[in-house]
Amino acid sequence: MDILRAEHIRKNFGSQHVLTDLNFSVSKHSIFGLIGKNGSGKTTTMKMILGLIKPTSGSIYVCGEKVAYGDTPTNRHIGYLPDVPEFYGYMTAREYLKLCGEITGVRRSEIHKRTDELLCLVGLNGVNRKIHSYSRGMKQRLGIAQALLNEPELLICDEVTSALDPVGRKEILDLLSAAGKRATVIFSTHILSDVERICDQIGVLNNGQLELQGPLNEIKQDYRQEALQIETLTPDQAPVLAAHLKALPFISKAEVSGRTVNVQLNHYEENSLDIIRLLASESIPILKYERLEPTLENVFMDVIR
Ligand SMILES: Nc1ncnc2c1ncn2[C@@H]1O[C@H](COP(=O)(O)OP(=O)(O)OP(=O)(O)O)[C@@H](O)[C@H]1O
Repeated sequence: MDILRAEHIRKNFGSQHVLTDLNFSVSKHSIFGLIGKNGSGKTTTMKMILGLIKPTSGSIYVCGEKVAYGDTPTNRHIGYLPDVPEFYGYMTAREYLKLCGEITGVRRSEIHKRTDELLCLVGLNGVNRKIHSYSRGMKQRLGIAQALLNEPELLICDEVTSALDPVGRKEILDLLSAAGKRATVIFSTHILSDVERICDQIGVLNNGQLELQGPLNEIKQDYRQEALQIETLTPDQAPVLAAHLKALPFISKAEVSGRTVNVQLNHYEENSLDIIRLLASESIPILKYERLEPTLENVFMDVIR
């Protein structure tokens, strides 16, 4: 079942056409990475899902219900985590979650249970300090607890790792992976390595549309380049190897960078043994021989080019 569906979304801000024809769906239990350059319309898309911005045309459905701008019953299905969440700094995390539960109508007995469970999940259960003394990473972890308090079907995370250091980012990514077992997650970012770590589905936003979407591992395989990296023992051997490689009919490129030769070939399975034979016959010692795995960065650069 699709938790989220966007159909033919256009969004203009005055004469600026930010989204021209956005279509995508997010199926239950996936962690969907919405990626795009700065200004490609990720936050605008998130805000439209939340009913905070009106699409110029088109429709969005959350759990099968149409999102209506400004009137947001569909938000009962959604937990939202912004890039920099705001809290009442004079409260403790427990007090704050209790307040959120009361405001949103969670039963009193449930508030206590869920608060305990979520504070444990985000690693803030023993912390009795006021929120104003929290680090950014701690605030983001509290934001996740708050976003999950109403047991949402869909967790929307907009650029939530962008302002964090590597340790804080890892903590949040681990938590979002864990949150993916409770809710479907849509995660917007331009940090591609974060997407590779936790997302199973991706959509690449470019020129006002999702130009590419689907399972991350399938997309990476489709974009697989037949490429190798060979590191020679000494720098003077690299140009010698490159010259030999260029003479082979199935090598399309052999570029030298220090002691490394970056090679592009037609078919890895068919041709790799010939390269190894060449290394042996020319007596070129190597330190490393690696078939390059496709990365999301290759895919992304190819799509937005
Ligand atoms: N309320 C608004 N009024 C006018 N223009 C806007 C408004 N909100 C966004 N825009 C413009 O729409 C475009 C897309 O903005 P958006 O914030 O959705 O991009 P983004 O992909 O989230 O970018 P970033 O990665 O930098 O956060 C930008 O050019 C932005 O200036």
